[in-house]
This record gives sequence, structure tokens and C-alpha cells, in this order.
Amino acid sequence: MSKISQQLLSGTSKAAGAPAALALEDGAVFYGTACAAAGEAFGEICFNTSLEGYLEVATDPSYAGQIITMTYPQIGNYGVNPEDAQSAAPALRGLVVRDMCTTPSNWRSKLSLHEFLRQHNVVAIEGVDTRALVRHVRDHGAQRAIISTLDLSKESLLAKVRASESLVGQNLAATVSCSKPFTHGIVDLPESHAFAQAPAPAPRFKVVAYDCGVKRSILDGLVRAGCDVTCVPWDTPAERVLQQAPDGVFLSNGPGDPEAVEGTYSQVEKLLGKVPVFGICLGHQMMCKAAGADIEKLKFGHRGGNHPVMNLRTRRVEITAQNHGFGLLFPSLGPLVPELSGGFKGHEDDLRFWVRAGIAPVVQNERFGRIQLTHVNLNDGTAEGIAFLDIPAFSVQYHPEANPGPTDAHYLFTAFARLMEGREDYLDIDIAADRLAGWKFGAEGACEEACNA
Ligand SMILES: NC(=O)CC[C@H](N)C(=O)O
Repeated sequence: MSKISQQLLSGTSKAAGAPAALALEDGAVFYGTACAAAGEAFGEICFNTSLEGYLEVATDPSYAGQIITMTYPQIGNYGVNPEDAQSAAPALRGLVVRDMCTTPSNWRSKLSLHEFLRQHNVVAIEGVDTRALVRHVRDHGAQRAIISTLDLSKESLLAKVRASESLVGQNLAATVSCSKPFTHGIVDLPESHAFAQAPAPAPRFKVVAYDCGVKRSILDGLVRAGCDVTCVPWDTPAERVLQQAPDGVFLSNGPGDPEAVEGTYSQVEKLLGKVPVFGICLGHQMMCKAAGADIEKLKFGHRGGNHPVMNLRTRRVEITAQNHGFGLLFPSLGPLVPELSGGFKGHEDDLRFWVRAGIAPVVQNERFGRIQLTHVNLNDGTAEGIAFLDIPAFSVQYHPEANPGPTDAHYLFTAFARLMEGREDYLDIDIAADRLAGWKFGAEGACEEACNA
């Protein structure tokens, strides 16, 4: 920090933190200062490149079992507002930041981030060169890590981290799912919020949502699309879901290794073809597993708010919010159907081939018939979305609810509503118009007024 900024911030210095260390299983050790709870935390080290939204990240249940590094250098500067939380309590194991701001300034802030984390017993470290750490993780991959405020000995930390449990193979969805069904309602923000979303419409669809660690904003997105949502535990038998005669089933995001969540995907296999299904992130992986696909562990995952994805059906690019460490191997869903894949017979590993070719390829899946690749990540050519052509079902690997992140992909909630209406063109939506319609100013044409004022 420059001398001038130091002077500007004089009187806002932080309570002196105890020394702390972050050690990675490959031997890299970073030293810094404790800035939340004291103790030791084990988890998979990963990084999120969002410029804001640290509270939504900290409370996203999909981060269970992980230590998150925020790449934005100052974290905590606008405090914590419980209305933005994605679940009742933080799910991440630990947080790594360059600089923890302990004197937040924002009219909505109720608490500082470091105090919020401390109250929830989350260990955090600041003063780490997060650029060096992120480069290290990008080069050497996601791995086990420990943050300690109790032990600074490199040897001892490495021994502990190497003895800790890996995230691979762990069913963490079971640890963050609800234990009994609940219904979800939303509270509309007051008129004084100039950019508030439009009020939720009256429910038209009865939706059962598998809760593998669902984010609150995803449930809000479903309610705003006209769904009456009942969440059920991650391993609820398909028969019990079908007994409720829902118009649709939703599969939520969630933490950990998708291979280990057989309790969900074995049920999804029984639901596909019987009821319209929509899945997000872990929910997408559950659909893929139900169709017999292979899932790969990505080297360091996608976590942030600026991941470009092309919708191959519309050829529009969406800037998306992402948070995942595993991904579908599209070729494992089945052989290509050349007539529906521009005449191509051979699979490509880098799916940007289809972006260049201008084709949304289709495979023949043994269990569920034809499946189309609908979305591709433009950064690394991985699969980001699929649509089943012979049964009513589709899913995306990224996060249309954003929170934090851009809302380009909000249209996918509308698409689910259209799927439940039985529309064949359910995915072919003008995404800009859909996005505007979701906001109070958009609904009333006040957007133009505001722009002209
Ligand atoms: N946000 C999610 O649902 C993440 C899914 C899964 N745990 C992954 O890391 O790939």
C-alpha cells in the first residue's frame, strides 16, 4: 500500500493478526497473517476471479471442502449484508486474500467480513501474494491445502496436509443438503431499490428441486420463472418425487466429486423421460452421469464471473458466472449422429471445433436417445451445456443465477418454464429481452426513460 493510501486510511488500521501459514501438498508454503477465526483448516485450494461477491462465494454450499483464494486484491471493503447470502452459513473451509478490509463502507453493510467469518469459525489468511499463489495453482493444479494459525512449521504442515482427505471421491452434497423437504419463497425488494428485480409472478408450475447444496439465488430464479418450489434431500427416491406429480424437476448445484453422488444420479436416471428436468452445475453433472457419461477432474477448474460461453444453437456468446472443478467429457455420451452434426463422424476433444464449424453436434446416447451439445466454454473448449432431443431435459455447467456475476444466462430459467409448457423451441430465446424483462425498469419501459433522462 502506498504511503498516501496509508495516510488516507489512518485511523482504520486492523487489529494485529497472528502469523498464519498456507501449505499446499506439493510443498509450496505461503506465510501471512490470520484475519478471521484461529485454528487449522483443510481443503482443496482453488481460486475465484470475481471482482466482487465475496459473501456469495463464502456462502455458496458448492465450496464445501475447499479453501478459496480471491484474486481481487482487497476483500471485505463493502462488508456483509445477510440478504445476499446464498445459504445460512459459510460452507467453504478457509479463505485466502491479499488484503482483508476490516473497515467496510456501504449503506447495506451490517457486519465486516472478517467478523462474519470469525463468528462462523472460518479460518482465513491475508498478506499472501495471491498472484503467485494463483499462478502456482494454474501450473500445478488443484490440490490439498491447509491454513494454520497454530502451526508455522513447514515440515509439520506438509505432513498434515499430505495425510488429509482428498476432495476426489467425497460425497459432500450429503453434508450440505437439507434433511427434510422445504418450500422456498422470496421476498421482493422495496421500490426504493431502483434496480430491483420484477416481482415474482403467481406460480404456474409445481417443481421439485433436488437440494445437493442449492444456492438461494437459484431458487429465487425458479420462483421468478413461475415455479412453486419444494426442495427435497439429495437422495430422495424418484418414486417419491413422481408421486407429487410435479410439472418439472430441478437438480441443484452442489459441492464435491459428482462421481460420489450416486444417491442423486441413480434417481435422475429414473426421472429422465418421465418429467421435464433442468440441472445446473452439479445438477448438470448428475444428468450426464445418469446418461452414462464420464466426468473429468479439471486441472484448476472454472471459478469467476467472466467466463465466455457460446450457445451453439443461437451462436450468441454469454459472459457467465462459473464455479466447478469437474466437467463432462462430451464424447463419452455416445457416437455422433452425422446427419445432425454437419456430416462429421469423429469426435473432437476441444469442443471449440464446433464453435468454428457453426454446428451444435448431436450424439446418440444408449439410454436416452439423441443429446445435443448446446454450450461450449470459449476459454478452454470444455462442455458447458446439453439438451436431450428425445426427452424434455437440459442442463448447464455454469450459473445462470450468477450471484455473483453477470446475468446474461438468466434466460435459462425462462427456458425451463417453456420446457414445462411443452414448447419445442424452449431454448431459443432472445437473451437480452429476457434479461430486461426480469427487472422492474425493464418491465415498464422505464429503462428507456432512465437512459434518456
Ligand atoms: N457449483 C457446483 O455445483 C460444482 C459442482 C462440482 N462440485 C464441481 O466442482 O464440479
